[in-house]
Order: sequence, then C-alpha cells, then structure tokens
Amino acid sequence: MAEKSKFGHLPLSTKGPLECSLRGTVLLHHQSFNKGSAFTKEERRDFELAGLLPQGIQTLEQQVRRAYDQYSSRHDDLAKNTFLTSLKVQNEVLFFKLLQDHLEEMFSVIYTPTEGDAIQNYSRIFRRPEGVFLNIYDVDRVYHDLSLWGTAEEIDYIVVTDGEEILGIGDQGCGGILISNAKLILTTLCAGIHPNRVLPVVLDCGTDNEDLLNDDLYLGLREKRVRGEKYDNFVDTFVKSARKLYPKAFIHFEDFGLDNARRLLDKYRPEIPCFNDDVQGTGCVTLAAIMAALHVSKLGLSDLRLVVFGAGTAGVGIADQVRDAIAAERGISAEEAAKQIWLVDKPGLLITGVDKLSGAQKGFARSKEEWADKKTDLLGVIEEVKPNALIGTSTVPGAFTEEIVRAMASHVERPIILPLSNPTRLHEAVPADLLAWTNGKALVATGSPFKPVKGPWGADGTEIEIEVAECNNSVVFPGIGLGSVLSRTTRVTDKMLVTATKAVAAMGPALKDQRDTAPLLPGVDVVRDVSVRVARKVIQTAVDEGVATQAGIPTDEVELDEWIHEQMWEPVYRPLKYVPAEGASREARGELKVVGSVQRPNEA
Ligand SMILES: NC(=O)C1=CN([C@@H]2O[C@H](COP(=O)(O)OP(=O)(O)OC[C@H]3O[C@@H](n4cnc5c(N)ncnc54)[C@H](O)[C@@H]3O)[C@@H](O)[C@H]2O)C=CC1
Ligand SMILES: CC(=O)C(=O)O
Ligand SMILES: [Mg+2]
Repeated sequence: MAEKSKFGHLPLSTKGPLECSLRGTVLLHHQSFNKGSAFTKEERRDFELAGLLPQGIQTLEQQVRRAYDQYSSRHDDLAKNTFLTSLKVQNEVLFFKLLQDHLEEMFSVIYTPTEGDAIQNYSRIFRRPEGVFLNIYDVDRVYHDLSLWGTAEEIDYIVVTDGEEILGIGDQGCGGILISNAKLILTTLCAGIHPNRVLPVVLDCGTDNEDLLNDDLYLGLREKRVRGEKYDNFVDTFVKSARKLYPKAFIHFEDFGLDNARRLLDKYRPEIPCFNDDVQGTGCVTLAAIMAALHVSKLGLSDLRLVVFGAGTAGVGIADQVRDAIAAERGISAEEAAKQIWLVDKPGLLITGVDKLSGAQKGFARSKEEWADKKTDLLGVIEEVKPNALIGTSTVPGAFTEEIVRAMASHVERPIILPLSNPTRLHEAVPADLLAWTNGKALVATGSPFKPVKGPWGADGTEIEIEVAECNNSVVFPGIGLGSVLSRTTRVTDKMLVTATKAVAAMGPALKDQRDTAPLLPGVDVVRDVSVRVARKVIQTAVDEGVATQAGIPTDEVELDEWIHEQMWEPVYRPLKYVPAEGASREARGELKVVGSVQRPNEA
C-alpha cells in the first residue's frame, strides 16, 4: 500500500498504519509483522494474540534493552552473530533497531570480520536458509525459482554472489549466501532500503575449496567449480531472468572470483542497472580516502604516486577509479593518468611482455625498457617510485613490513597507507605499527575496523589519539544503491560513481573538520547521513544524464532530501490494521518475499 505524501504516491511505503491479514501464531512467526511483547492491547484483541503472549506490554526500547542483554551474554563474536541472525527471522524491526542503537559495537559482528567466520562455518551453524539458492545444473529452473519471490513491482535490490572470493577468505561455495544477506542488511541499516523488497542470491557452481569438498556436512554442490561456457550461460540466465521478473531491481554483484568479477561487470554494465561492489564500491571509497589524505598533505591528485599491492578485483578497481579521477582533474587521457599508478602482484611489479596480465591490469603495466635493471619487489618499487600512497589488497598479512614503511616514509612527509585486505588478520599491516614506524605521520585507513591508536606524536611529544577510518565499500555502496533504486536508473554511470565518491570524501572528518588527526572517512555513526548525501548525488547525476526513469523526482535539493528520507525504511513498529485476506494486498497477506504462498504471480 503506497502511502500518500506531499510528493503524491511514493513508490515505496515506509510510514503510517500497516494493513495485515495474518492473525494468531502465524502473525507471531512472521518476521516483518511480529512485534512480540510490543503488540498493543487493541492489536492483541484484533489479531487473536491475547492468549499467546504474557500480559506485559513493552516498548521497542525495552525490547532492545532485553535483546542487548541477551546479545551481551554471548561470549564470542560468532555466537553473537548467530544470535542476531536468529533475531532477524523472529522480529525484523527489533533486529534492525538493536543494530541501529548499537551500530558501532555490532557492525563488525554482522559484517567483516565476524561475518567471514559465519560464512566459513555456514554448513555447521546452518539453522534456517534465507535467500535464493540457484544450482548450475538446474539452469532450466532458474526463472521459475526466482519467480517465486514476488511480482515485478516488489523487488528493488538484488545481491548476487557465486561465492568464489568472499571477504578475503576465498572460495566459500554456497556459504556465499551469507555475504548476499550481510550486504543487504547493510543496505537497510545504512540506507533504509526496505527489507521486504530485497533478494539475496547465491549461484552455486560448486567449489574449489578442498575443506568444503571433504566436509560431509557441506551443504552446497560437492564438486569442483564449473567454469567456461556453462558458467557464463548460468550467470546470463540468472541476469536475464532477474531482469524480466524484477525489471526495477538494481543488481549488486559481490565477491565473484578474479576472472569473473570484472568480465561480468563489463558485460552487463552497459545494459542494466548493476554494480560490482568489490570493483566499484571499493574503488569509490578508497579514492575518497585518498582525496581526504591528499587534502591533509596539502597535495592534489596531480601529485599522487600510488602503488597498489595485490592487483586483483579490488586493487585494479581502485586503480581504475583513481586513474579516472586523475585524468578528469588534470584534463589528460586515462592512459597518461595511469602512469601515476604502479601495480604489484605475486610476480612483483607488473610488466608488459613479462607477466601474464588480465585485460584490466594491462593499462597499468610498465614497459620492459622502462624497468630494465630495476628491482620489481615491493621494497624495490617503493625505493624507485617514492610513492605518497600505498594500498594493500593482496590478502598477505604483514606484507607492509617496517622496512618497507620506513623506506616510504623517508621519501614523503605524510605517507598514505591503506591496508585494505579483510578480514582483520589478513591486513598488510596494523595501524599501531604503521603509526609507530612513521612517528605518527602515516595517514591510515583500514579494510576492517580498528580501535584508535595512542602515541607521543603531539607537539613536544605529548600523547595524542589518532582515530583510524574504516575504508570499506560499506561506506558507499548503500548510498549508491539507494540513489539507484529511488531514481530507477537504467545504468550506473561513471559520473554517478564520481559524484558519490566526492560526497563521501567531503563528509570525512579530515576534510570536514580540517583536523589532520581526524579519520579520513566518515564513520558508521553518520552512515545514514552519508547514504542520503550519496543517494542525492547519484539521483541528481542520473537525472542529468537522462538515465533516471522515476517520475516526480524533486529538483530542489532540500525537497529531494525530504523525498529520499520519506522512502527510507526505519525500524519502528507501525500500527497494524486488520484487513480480511480476501482482496487484501500481497503485503497485507504477508506474502512479500515469502515463497509458497497461495498464488505464484510470476509463474512462466
Ligand atoms: N576494504 C574493502 O572495502 C575491500 C577489501 N577487499 C579485500 O581485498 C582483498 C583482495 O580482494 P579481491 O581483490 O577481491 O581478491 P583477488 O583475489 O581478486 O585479488 C587478490 C590479489 O592479490 C594478489 N596476491 C596474492 N598474494 C600475493 C603476494 N604474495 N604478493 C602480491 N600479490 C599477491 C593476487 O594474485 C590477486 O591479484 C581481500 O582481502 C578482500 O577482503 C576487497 C573488496 C573490498
Ligand atoms: C568488503 C568487501 O566487499 C570484501 O572484503 O570483499
Ligand atoms: Mg566483497
């Protein structure tokens, strides 16, 4: 039921009374309608709940307090993660409200690094499936299996993974469904995407993870990954089916393997509203961190000399985004701008004609002639290039050694060092070391969260505390998704990504407060504000570029923000109004995102 607002009928309804046809235990077991002990006296009467609940009526705030105590009594982070997963399927509003009220504490439990542990243990901690599991051997069923989740109007946001390169912990097969879920939880939490209008998907193509193949409890296809034409056909069938069934949905690709991530993005990007988070999201947030750090260093993009260690999906995604920003800033070609970036991978510096290069790496490789007689290992490259920025996306813990960091710091005043590999144990260096080795001068941001670091780096050796920003695509993808969904864009263009990046950089405390010990990027405490700002920029750019298809997008900036806010889902209990099932909407009948209800609206 779309709510009337000053903007007319908004496509997404997030406020006002909620019609509901469910009653009794069915209602208590419906995750989006259930309020547990918070059902009012009238609701208990109207919905046949009186004898099903203890007498006490509680507020959402009281429930949050109770849930927080239960959460806190779990002694390790994986147990806390499991508790939250169970809460989500019991009572979605309470789940999101609990997270919202304790965001800084719980972010790392529902996302990296703990979600990585949950994914690694998926088949052992499995309780209830959540999402769509598609099987490469059942390509003929893909359309049908996808069709069960809603009508054309009902799905806004799909996250899909094939589970090959999850959060830095490699191939996790069907456990990848949890990264699709985790990213969608963040879109709701950080950007108010409606939790009933999203779809987590895993494409099960087998796994090359020997531990999973040898685990008799493993739940996915227990065989080596299928690749080649069969794989491409499977992905294509998924994309085409999703487009046909849910033509308004934005498709977010997550944690595909190195060979496929970029290739699939290049294939589908010109045709549909899609986004690869590891390539583009990571590229945007890292460029934002670099822009903030350059500002602190009183330098510009034209001064940047960037070494990327680990030239895979994320590393080259970052290199692309930075290259395009340099080209735009200096008014030069992308080819020319790429000369300010050096990629180092397993063989060392990537060199044309020497190393086997992917299409994406080629534009950054150096020539044999240029690099003759020069060292190609990371230390050698640092000595030669004298970079002011070093990024780690290699999954090699400790790769940024004291020697390397000191070498870098000996050439530049404020070395920008971003160890981005997740989870925490795979970071190329930890902030405390980076700051100690550079006398507090390093400008640091990390892929997973770290506590602030104290050291004698203030005036006259006084102790100061340096906060370290988390440089994770989670800062930016929810806002890009929100802007794309609300504008119903037909494409995610380069310009949309550039404006999103600038919006994030501008909100980082280092730039906003002009304090050079402040974090380079905005923190989770302001994440919803960041998402609104990013969404606004994305929407405005989509309109300017003629790719927005949503009618009635306000042109005035204040009104646009209001329009965005009105469509963001909030974890609050809406009053329930009973309506008989006959003639009620699918939402009222509790059929949104529920498979196996009376009717199959999209059956082919
Ligand atoms: N902070 C963030 O927002 C993000 C962080 N990441 C993290 O970045 C890391 C890489 O992820 P992807 O790019 O998706 O993986 P990937 O597998 O595509 O890339 C990793 C690259 O590192 C290279 N590498 C491995 N060992 C190396 C060594 N000893 N020396 C030099 N290079 C080496 C590999 O050859 C490969 O090119 C992961 O830990 C992932 O969690 C990825 C996306 C976003
Ligand atoms: C953050 C993220 O997307 C990754 O580590 O894969
Ligand atoms: Mg990822």
